[in-house]
Amino acid sequence: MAGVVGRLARRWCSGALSSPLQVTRFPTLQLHLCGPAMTASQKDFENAMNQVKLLKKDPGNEVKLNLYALYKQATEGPCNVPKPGVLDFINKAKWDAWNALGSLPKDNARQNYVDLVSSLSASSESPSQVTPAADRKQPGGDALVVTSQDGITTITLNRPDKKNALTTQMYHDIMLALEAASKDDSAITVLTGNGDYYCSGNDLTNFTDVPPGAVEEKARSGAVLLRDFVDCFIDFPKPLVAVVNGPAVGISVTILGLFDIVYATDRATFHTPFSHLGQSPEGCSSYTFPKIMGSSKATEMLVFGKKLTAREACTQGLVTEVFPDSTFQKEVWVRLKAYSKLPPNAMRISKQVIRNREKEKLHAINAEESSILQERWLSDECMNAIVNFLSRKAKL
Ligand SMILES: CCCCCC/C=C/C(=O)SCCNC(=O)CCNC(=O)[C@H](O)C(C)(C)COP(=O)(O)OP(=O)(O)OC[C@H]1O[C@@H](n2cnc3c(N)ncnc32)[C@H](O)[C@@H]1OP(=O)(O)O
Repeated sequence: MAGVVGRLARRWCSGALSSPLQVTRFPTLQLHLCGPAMTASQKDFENAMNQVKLLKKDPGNEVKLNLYALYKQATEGPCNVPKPGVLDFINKAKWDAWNALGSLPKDNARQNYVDLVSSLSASSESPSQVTPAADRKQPGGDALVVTSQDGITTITLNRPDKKNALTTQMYHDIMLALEAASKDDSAITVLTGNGDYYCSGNDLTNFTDVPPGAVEEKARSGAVLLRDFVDCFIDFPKPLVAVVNGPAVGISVTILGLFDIVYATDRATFHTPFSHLGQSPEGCSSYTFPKIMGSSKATEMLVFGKKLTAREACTQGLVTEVFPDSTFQKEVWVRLKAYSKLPPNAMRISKQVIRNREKEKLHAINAEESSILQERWLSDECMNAIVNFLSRKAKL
């Protein structure tokens, strides 16, 4: 649904639609406009355009017209196209909205757009959509949304209709996003998911469409990608926080052992069904899980595929804190915003002190796990499990 709303909003808000901005209908916006004169930067504007993609609720036609008009005014200036005919309802509504902005300067339109998006996000339930404003090029389209605000860079998995399963492209994009986040001026980096799931793990179709004779090569390149991907988490220099907004499966669970903080909604579950899939643990979980929860609890998860509730995962140390789903987003983002104001260099250095003495070991474990998985992917057990999932005979 969010994806649909996002797409809809994007079409209306950046393509080419509105009625005049009714500031009285948007108290937050009104507040901003009455405050000291501000002008949003191009970066803020681009952030806001990205934030629109994450809106969960359709804001309604009037708001979408406002967004459209402000977008056009901000990018092209006053309405400069002929008025559509009276029967061309949609385009006429869009034209009216844009035209109603008169000679509003581009800078003001840009600021109003940013403020309107901010007020829409603030009224939505998810502060992951309240706080951020995306500012990075996203090579894989909208499947990954990277936002940065208030000292927090947020990487959002955005394939809610596929439970945020990770495509090959997404692995690459997450690596790029982490690389950029490690160098940006944010203090904290967050990974979260859009929709009801945090992440359903590896997209099982990553293993399909392999031409005959290329299976070995696919397994080899998959193992290289896996290794590189996990290495980025091992080496990530800043505090890394998982905001687990729903169930998590497979690799999205195993890499949690490499995060510094894991906050979870009480709706989340943690499932690593590797044996069911004919596969074996990755993400350094063969090392981090026994260390975190002890060997027999780790074995229940990694070998027998026991699914943990959020509370169980918290008791066992995999999750830092569990929040009621109804207040999850609010509580977590308030907390993170406060943490993000701490001195960034001190946080970075403290993290390095904790992580550095383990790094070498983690890299070696990652290499070993990846190579074992390479073999597992070629096994009948694994191939059968994937075929079963894709033919809908099996679901976790
Ligand atoms: C470079 C490679 C590195 C690989 C590293 C190794 C990683 C290993 C792992 O991550 S193992 C874990 C793999 N994940 C799974 O096995 C999960 C499979 N999915 C499910 O069992 C279920 O979909 C579910 C329990 C997650 C959710 O069930 P339900 O609520 O009933 O929803 P749907 O099944 O209808 O799902 C909706 C939609 O999403 C598609 N989908 C969900 N998960 C995946 C997935 N992992 N891969 C591909 N597609 C997935 C599902 O097919 C539906 O699509 P559709 O609407 O039918 O088109």
